[in-house]
Amino acid sequence: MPENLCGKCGKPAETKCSACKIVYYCCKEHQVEDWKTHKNECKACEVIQADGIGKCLVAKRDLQPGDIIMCETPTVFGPRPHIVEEGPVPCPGCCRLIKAEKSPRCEGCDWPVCHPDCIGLKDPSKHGHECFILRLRTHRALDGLHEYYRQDALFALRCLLLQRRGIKKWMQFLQLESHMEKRGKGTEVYKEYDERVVDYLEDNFLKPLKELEKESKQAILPDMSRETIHHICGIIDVNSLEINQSGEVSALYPTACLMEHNCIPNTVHTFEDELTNYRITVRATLPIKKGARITTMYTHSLWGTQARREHLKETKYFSCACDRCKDPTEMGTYLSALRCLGTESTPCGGTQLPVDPLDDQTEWACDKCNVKVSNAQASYLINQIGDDVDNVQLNSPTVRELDNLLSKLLTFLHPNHYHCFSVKHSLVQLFGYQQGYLPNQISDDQLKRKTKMCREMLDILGRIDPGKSRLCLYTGVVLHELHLSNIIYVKRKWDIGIKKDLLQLLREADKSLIECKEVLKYEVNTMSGEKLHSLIDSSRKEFDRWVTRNKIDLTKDIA
Ligand SMILES: C[S@@+](CC[C@H](N)C(=O)[O-])C[C@H]1O[C@@H](n2cnc3c(N)ncnc32)[C@H](O)[C@@H]1O
Repeated sequence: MPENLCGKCGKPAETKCSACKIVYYCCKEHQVEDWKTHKNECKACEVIQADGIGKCLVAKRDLQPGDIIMCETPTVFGPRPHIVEEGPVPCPGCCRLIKAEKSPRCEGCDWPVCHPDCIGLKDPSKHGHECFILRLRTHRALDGLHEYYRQDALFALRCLLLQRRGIKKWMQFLQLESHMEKRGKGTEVYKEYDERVVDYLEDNFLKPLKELEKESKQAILPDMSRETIHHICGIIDVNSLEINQSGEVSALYPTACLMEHNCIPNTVHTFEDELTNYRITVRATLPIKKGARITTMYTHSLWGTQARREHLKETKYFSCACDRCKDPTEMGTYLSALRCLGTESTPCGGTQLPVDPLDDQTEWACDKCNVKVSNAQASYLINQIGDDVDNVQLNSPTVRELDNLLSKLLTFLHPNHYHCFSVKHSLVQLFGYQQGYLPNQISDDQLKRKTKMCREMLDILGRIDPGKSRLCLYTGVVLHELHLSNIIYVKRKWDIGIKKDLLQLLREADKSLIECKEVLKYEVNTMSGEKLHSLIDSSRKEFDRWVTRNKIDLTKDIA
């Protein structure tokens, strides 16, 4: 093996730069001295301007899965700005959910908080900065708290206050895309924000602030115009990332916000907790060639093309034309495909696919007969079925209810359609758990069916999320269920002395647990991730114990 040489003095070196993992140094001093030169080549990405997209990021060197592309803290973060009409609201100090009516109040501004000593109340990057403005409204509300303390306006106010944290930060923030050209005066979204956020902030806090400025002859907040607040709301909608940990947080990052969307993204991002102010780390999940775009996913990976494209158009104001959107079969998954009902009473057995998925009014055509369906008909059917699926899924369905629903769906949809996928994903989580289907009750055929569904779902997941960027939890759950299904079957057969074909299943059970751990390696700060990790750990212990007790060597044939 060739020896690694120090990037500064050329002598043998053992420690490499932790960011690029390419250049070696013989000592810390040489690394520090070389930083001025190295920092430009060390960076994994740079910002470019692309036609039809605006600012986006490209790789500055070849990147491998796992390589860190960036690591940064947000310019601003705060309670997620969604309308809360009842139920819990985020504490402005820590964003943990609280019941406004029963909560103590901030001693500065009287907003409902989790605890008067919540650390974020005085922190200048959290509530500490906005409290002085919120206290300008003098009267106290005892009921109607959701209207009085509007959580959805708080993040916009926090962004407005960025101008007090330095002109550079403020100007950099204003550079973010807001799509005001598509959400200006006269649009629904303008009207909604005008009433809910702009009027609210102006009437309650900014007018008194202007009075204060007049009295003190001091400009406290140079720009508090209505246009600027609308611009801020646009920036939040287009760029903010949601963090689901102990609270409901939204954050805006200077560089990570510039990643463009792709329905098959090549990165994964993880957030640290509130102690590091939610620092984000973006890693490559697929090999990325130098000069290639660095992408993320703004919408739901398990929706079909029309649903994803509509969502992106409505919320992010662009029409996606990525490889997955262009392909009528969605990388061979048939996630949006319909069953052709034919012209006669018997279906032809073919599949209806959109002729041009990038055309919002595309016709759908059968791949076997010449029946065509209009887009309006196809959308109507998919939406109706979507409502049926939601109705069943929201009411804790039983195996039988899901099975009935699935049979109905299969009359109209391809078995891989995303509505079928969602039902199957729930079904595999009931087989083995629900009364009547417990491990000692479930039949061999039902187990085989569960295993088959898991394998088919993993095939789909692998095609639409090859980097395991977005569907880690979905994939983790299916892998774990595949493991359980195999192991229940194997133990059952083993106990009655039937050992034929069991090795294959045991190997699959072992492999799926290993893969499951790998898939979930970045799911560490989320509640569902932690829960699944602990389930996998106990399944691993149980599996290893059983294999050892029965003296099975997975690398050899079973005697
Ligand atoms: C989070 S911002 C990304 C940064 C933005 N491009 C800029 O110049 O500030 C999201 C916006 O970028 C553009 N964008 C991102 N991905 C795109 C894509 N795949 N195709 C077209 N536009 C895209 C859209 O205008 C979208 O609303």
